[in-house]
Amino acid sequence: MLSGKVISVISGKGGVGKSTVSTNLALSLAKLGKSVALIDVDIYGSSIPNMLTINYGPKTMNGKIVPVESHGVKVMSMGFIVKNNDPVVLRGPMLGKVIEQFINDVLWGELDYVVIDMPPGTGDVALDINRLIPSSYQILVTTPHPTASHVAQRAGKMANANNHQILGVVENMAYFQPAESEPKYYIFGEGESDKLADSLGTQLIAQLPIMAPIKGEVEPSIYHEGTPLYEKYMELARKIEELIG
Ligand SMILES: Nc1ncnc2c1ncn2[C@@H]1O[C@H](COP(=O)(O)OP(=O)(O)OP(=O)(O)O)[C@@H](O)[C@H]1O
Repeated sequence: MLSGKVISVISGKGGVGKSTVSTNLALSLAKLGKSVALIDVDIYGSSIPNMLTINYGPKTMNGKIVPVESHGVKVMSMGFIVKNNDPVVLRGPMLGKVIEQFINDVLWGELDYVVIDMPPGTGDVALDINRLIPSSYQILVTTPHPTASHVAQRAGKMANANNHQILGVVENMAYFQPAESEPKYYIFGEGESDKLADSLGTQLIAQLPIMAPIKGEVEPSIYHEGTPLYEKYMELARKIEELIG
């Protein structure tokens, strides 16, 4: 069974950086000394094993699953079930069973936080998670582009309607800043995420810059110490600790 506070990372559109945020947030919470699980139920776009360069699956013990550990975080992913990057061909009810297994049949141990990387949008998996975890904290990831925030609003409304508490909006790819001493360029515009947060009765809790993955980096989506995004993710983790303890 799962213990700890559940933080579901949701988005309206795909490709806004939800998995990147989930992964880096989980790692930052672990850096604060918390016991953290990262569950990737982004069925069709599962990318967390790749982001963490995990190329082996979980083991079993007495019929239970032992999660894979990476950067001090316990990880379960749809990507462990699907081999060779094959397409997922499971239908809704089967997906529900897999998610149920992730929650009930994994030896999670005592946890402080469970970060769930949700699929984008408001489909079957979101409904399954709502059924299995009826109340959670949610973080809504969007980009500043008006189309992204428009679609994000639907996901936010679904969270509000289902007894989840939206902790806040994370605006990813908010701006580009060539160096710390230089100006910020708001490439996709400004102000949309504030409006989105307002309309959902929540707040903007982070603005994350565009930062290209470092070429040749083993884990290109993990922002390491010394980079501006590492600091931003640590700030976000501290903010979440402040908000929910
Ligand atoms: N702040 C950022 N700066 C630069 N690139 C980023 C940033 N955040 C995410 N990316 C890149 O954008 C792409 C999409 O990110 P990611 O896979 O996290 O999105 P997603 O919302 O989870 O997508 P999906 O629809 O597959 O669930 C990835 O290539 C990722 O490395």
